[in-house]
Amino acid sequence: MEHFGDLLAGQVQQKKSAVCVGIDPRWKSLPESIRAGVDSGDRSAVAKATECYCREVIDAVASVTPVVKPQAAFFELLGPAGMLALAGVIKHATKAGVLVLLDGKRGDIGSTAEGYADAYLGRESAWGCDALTVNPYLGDDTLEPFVHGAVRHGAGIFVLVKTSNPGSGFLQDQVLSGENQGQTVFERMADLVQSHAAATQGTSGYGAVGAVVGATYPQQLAALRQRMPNAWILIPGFGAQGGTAADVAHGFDSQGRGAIVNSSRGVIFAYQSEQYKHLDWQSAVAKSAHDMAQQLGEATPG
Ligand SMILES: O=C(O)c1cc(=O)[nH]c(=O)n1[C@@H]1O[C@H](COP(=O)(O)O)[C@@H](O)[C@H]1O
Repeated sequence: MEHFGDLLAGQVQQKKSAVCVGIDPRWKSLPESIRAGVDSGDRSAVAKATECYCREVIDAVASVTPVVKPQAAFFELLGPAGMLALAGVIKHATKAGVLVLLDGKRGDIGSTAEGYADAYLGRESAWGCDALTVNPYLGDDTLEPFVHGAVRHGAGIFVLVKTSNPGSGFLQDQVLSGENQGQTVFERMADLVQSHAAATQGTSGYGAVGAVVGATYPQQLAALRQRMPNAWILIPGFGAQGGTAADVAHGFDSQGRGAIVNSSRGVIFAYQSEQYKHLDWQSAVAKSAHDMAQQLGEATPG
């Protein structure tokens, strides 16, 4: 069985790109040609068209993206037909040679977490994902089943540490007292992630357990890179949320490894931007992913 940390390292090296394309298919933003003739009140028809669009997005970016991150929310809102579409998208990406990191932000008491882990993690699981985003703020006992599930199934997890949203400081930046006096909540979480990452590391030096740190907090990102030397970092918040290549540069190690940078709207809806308006929609998507890879390559060390 492949080791997730090594598999991701190999993919990033092969594609020469740290781009993670986020698949967040908001119906109203899909190209006119995809929406034409589809009754927006018919969830089943919308789900089918959405799947078709996502497959084309994957084909457009497959050569330049080691991993895609489908956002479960936009499939769930289409009901059961949306879940079938999500399954189709996962299979399509896998066939195209792109790793699938499902953004489900799962987290629950230990016994339920085990159910989520077995449902999503690994190519042999019901959903067949290579990795899953996990919300750890229920406590360390709720993270363990995901860690064990990842190792058992040759998959990975990305644990929320410092999220990109404006309100992430409400809890995550709080300073602890007692045994961990002076540490912030997100630093304590980072230490937990690092311990799991070190315990699960493969030959690349990176573990099956990674962290999520927003591009919108570049100083914290730089500090967290040092604090979690064995953890892959998924960096969302690039593009639409304001994060730049310079902001994410310190999320990489000194050899330019160890991080993937997600952009969803900025890539999959690139045809809406002035810069790419002259291109057909698939070419706009492909070009924006390619440009992002280039920007990251220029800004990263190594
Ligand atoms: O786990 C995530 O991917 C995530 C964590 C975080 O801190 N911030 C964040 O934006 N995300 C997700 O990353 C994607 C960002 O989308 P864009 O802002 O369109 O690039 C969305 O699917 C978010 O749910």
